[in-house]
Amino acid sequence: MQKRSVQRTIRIYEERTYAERRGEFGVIMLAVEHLSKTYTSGFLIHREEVHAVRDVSFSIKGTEIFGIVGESGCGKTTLGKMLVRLLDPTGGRVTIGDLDITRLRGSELQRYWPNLQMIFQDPRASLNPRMRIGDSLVEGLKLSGERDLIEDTVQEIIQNMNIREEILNRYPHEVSGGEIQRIVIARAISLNPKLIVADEPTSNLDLSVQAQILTLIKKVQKERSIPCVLISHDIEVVKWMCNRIAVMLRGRIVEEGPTDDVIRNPLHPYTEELINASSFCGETTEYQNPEASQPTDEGCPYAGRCTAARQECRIGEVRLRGGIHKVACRSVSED
Ligand SMILES: Nc1ncnc2c1ncn2[C@@H]1O[C@H](COP(=O)(O)OP(=O)(O)OP(=O)(O)O)[C@@H](O)[C@H]1O
Repeated sequence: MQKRSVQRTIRIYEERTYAERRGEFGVIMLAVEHLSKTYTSGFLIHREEVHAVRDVSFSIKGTEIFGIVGESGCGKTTLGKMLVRLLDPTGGRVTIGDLDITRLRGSELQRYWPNLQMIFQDPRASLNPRMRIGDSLVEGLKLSGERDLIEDTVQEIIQNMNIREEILNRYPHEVSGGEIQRIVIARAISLNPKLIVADEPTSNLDLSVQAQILTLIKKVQKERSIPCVLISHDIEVVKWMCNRIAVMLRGRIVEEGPTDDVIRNPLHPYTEELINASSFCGETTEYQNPEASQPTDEGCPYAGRCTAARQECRIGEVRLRGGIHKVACRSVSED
């Protein structure tokens, strides 16, 4: 099975690289190279280090929504926050267009920030509870010096995003979660960002509203060709939304590729487990295997319970390899 799937992957790779050479897939907008984050807490003998993200690399074109999936605690949010510079990485870099944003400091970073928008799981926490929704919506535009454009931009956005005009005069506690998430997305889009990171944007919403919000994100991403990273534990959500996905386990990407390929034909045993758990648990249940959360520094993060693991899976670094569909697993043959 694995040999056949690798051959199929190579065929897809050859076809797509040909298409890419013809420029059908747009230019790379976001490049993430060897990104890492270690949290340090305590001091002296009580010093504790958590390697939340380890050596993560991927790139995205403007036409893409790139999904990051994995169980709770695998490092998704930490990765997302580094992409928008809400956290400084311990190592590696993030480039948008030609600009290495990990090098931006002080006022340079302040000026660039409107280009990096993050949509969080809890939309209410993103808005000032004492500010009317309409004022929150235009706040970013005012700060970014686009005062002349405010009226037109707001009108265009509320029409385009089906936002009821009357809610602009209300406070966040006076509208529904779905309406607030629309406002948060509208505010992000109004700044014409170069990157959107959406971190579980619908997990606090009802199922029917979830679909509306995801459709909205897909629509604005497509219309404006903004590269988008969608973080989710829900395989069904990423399946519907994303062109490509990366599967994270204990801070590392263990598999990456076109969404359909990865979901229909997972190469890493952890991806397979995640997909099976998702179909077993249903769409909205967050999968977490407690054993998978144990820290490990050496070898494959899945080696502890992988039935195909060999001695060499427990040592050294297991790197992602392959063409368009990549996997970090020593048990998948290379031919
Ligand atoms: N400020 C911090 N200090 C120390 N450790 C942290 C900090 N923030 C996160 N961590 C740890 O880093 C790891 C990754 O956390 P992160 O929130 O990025 O995971 P996640 O995949 O987004 O989880 P969830 O889906 O539950 O939000 C976890 O072990 C977490 O406990």
